[in-house]
Amino acid sequence: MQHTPGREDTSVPLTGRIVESFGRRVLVEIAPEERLPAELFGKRLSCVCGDEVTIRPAPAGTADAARVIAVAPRRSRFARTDSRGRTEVLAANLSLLAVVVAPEPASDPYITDRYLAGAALAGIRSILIVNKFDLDTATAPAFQTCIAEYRDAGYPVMLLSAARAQGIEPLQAALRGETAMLVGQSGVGKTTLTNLLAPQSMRSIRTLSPSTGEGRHTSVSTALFRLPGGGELIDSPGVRDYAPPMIEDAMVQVGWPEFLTLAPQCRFNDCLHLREPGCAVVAALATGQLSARRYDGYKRLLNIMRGLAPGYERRR
Ligand SMILES: Nc1nc2c(ncn2[C@@H]2O[C@H](COP(=O)(O)OP(=O)(O)OP(=O)(O)O)[C@@H](O)[C@H]2O)c(=O)[nH]1
Ligand SMILES: [Zn+2]
Repeated sequence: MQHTPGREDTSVPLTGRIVESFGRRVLVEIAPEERLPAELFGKRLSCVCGDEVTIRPAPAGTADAARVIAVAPRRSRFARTDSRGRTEVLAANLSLLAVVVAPEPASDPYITDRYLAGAALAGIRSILIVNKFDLDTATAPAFQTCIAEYRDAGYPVMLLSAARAQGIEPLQAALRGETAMLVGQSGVGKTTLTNLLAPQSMRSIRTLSPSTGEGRHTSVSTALFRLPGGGELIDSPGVRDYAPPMIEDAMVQVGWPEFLTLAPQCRFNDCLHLREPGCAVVAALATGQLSARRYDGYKRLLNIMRGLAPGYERRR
């Protein structure tokens, strides 16, 4: 789009909140119930859902869109590593990450591990939402064991059924006053849950969720909704995989709170809990105090991070 300084300088900048982002097109909330479509101004500017921004409205009588001209410093930044190994910010200013899993379609616990780790590394608290508790498959022992392991690790776990609106109150209480994002694999019920918690979200979800070939609705954008009880909820599209941005080996355990409580008892204070002698984590694994599946998730993330590190192959 062409930049015409003279015209723009006459319009008064406004501050607002990004409530929906779709590539370089965004929706900015400038007042309660007042949302303005806008485009990012300049190639270097980037913003995501949850960002606080300054916009310049389009001059009256033109077909131009409003432009985002500045982004405020972020209190938190939740990001992922994309398929090319680059960091992509998914949402800004989150205080809580809610990872949604369900018995069907079966959630991959290794992805859940990485979401929880990604939140911890970004300084964001997290909870696990187990949706579709109404299904018979929710009582399968393997599924129950997997969920119990997260509770044992120290994560708050909430069992509910979005479709039947059952078990919602504890989640509503947990979301009060927070800026929370729902993440999880496609089909676990994030949109159903968003519609239940933020009833006014219905319309925009429908317009931005075109039917796929299979005739199913899949959210394609990340969007922020106000909760009636106070608080904000961000619904994000389902994903096939998730990995946090690259970090050093020693940081990976930040995503495993159950390891962090034992780490001070390891012989070496830089223990990575692999083959070091006197490792308290490995000892707790041997007695069954820690989950072997969670430990496997830790080693997998360590390997993913090593794969992302520049020059890793050469260093070995
Ligand atoms: N049985 C049962 N089905 C549910 C529940 N919650 C959601 N569903 C169903 O699960 C399917 C997927 O729900 P969505 O809310 O679209 O899932 P999503 O996580 O938003 O999916 P994406 O948009 O692809 O990321 C729909 O057919 C829902 O009706 C639940 O609590 N119980
Ligand atoms: Zn150790």
